[in-house]
Amino acid sequence: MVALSDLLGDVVADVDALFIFSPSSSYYERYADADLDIPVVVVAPENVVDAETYVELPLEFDNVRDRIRFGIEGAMENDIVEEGDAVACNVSVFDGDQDAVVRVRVGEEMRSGIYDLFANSRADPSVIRDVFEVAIELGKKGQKGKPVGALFVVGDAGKVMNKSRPLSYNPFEKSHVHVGDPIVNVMLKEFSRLDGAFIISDSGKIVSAYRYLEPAAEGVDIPKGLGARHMAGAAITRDTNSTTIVLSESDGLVRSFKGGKMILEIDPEDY
Ligand SMILES: Nc1ncnc2c1ncn2[C@@H]1O[C@H](COP(=O)(O)OP(=O)(O)OP(=O)(O)O)[C@@H](O)[C@H]1O
Ligand SMILES: [Mn+2]
Repeated sequence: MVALSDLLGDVVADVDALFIFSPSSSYYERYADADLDIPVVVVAPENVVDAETYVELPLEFDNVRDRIRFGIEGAMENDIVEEGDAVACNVSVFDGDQDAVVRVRVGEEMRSGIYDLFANSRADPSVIRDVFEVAIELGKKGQKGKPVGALFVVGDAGKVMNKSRPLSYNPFEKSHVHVGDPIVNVMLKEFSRLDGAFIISDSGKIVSAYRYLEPAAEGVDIPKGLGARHMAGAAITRDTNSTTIVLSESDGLVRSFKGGKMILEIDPEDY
């Protein structure tokens, strides 16, 4: 007779780390007290269990795959795991307690830049996520089937406004609309046909559309072949504390810039 736990034990055999996603204190303590010879990494929005090894989850990803990917990328960024490691991820798929274990092999290709984008930006992580999702959706569908480009500048809006000028009247003048609202997302997509950048505050308020960015471009190092939209999108993040999310009309990729550098480049179709 073979016990079921022997068979399923393969999932956690010889792993280099155990990741527990958003555990309760009592749940975590059982593992912390077990004296395992591998790190027990807690991945959660807050370190409420006082875990020794902790990766911050800036938002609750409903999608388990995204949650796991994010946790692993964060652990890579913090040198907790490295390429080639096998990790066991203990997650809750349905509401409530941990109900699944997923075995994952850590690979360099998992370092997408998304962790850096969410965790180390000045703007609220949920604002970054909402803008990112608009860019991804626009990239997937385009505007009425045609490829479209867009430039979103998120955070440090006052300073960004000082480093830019209007190309046309601002449809968001005096309005108090925020990203994440489904109607607003439709508006953002509609206005993306027109020139210039969207300026969004740390808290997600849409400050302006149609802004022409005029940052100083020196010291900006972006991949060759990218044009004016990407150059302006990169340079503004060096001049201000903003993060930009740029959808390219010509190659369809979504890129993000911070501190004058590209931190993310993804194909919307893969997301
Ligand atoms: N400084 C700027 N501020 C805001 N928007 C800009 C700026 N420069 C260019 N754009 C916008 O980017 C659009 C495309 O310009 P361009 O083709 O040079 O950029 P690109 O980086 O090659 O982007 P894409 O890959 O989408 O073609 C312009 O029509 C304009 O709307
Ligand atoms: Mn171009």
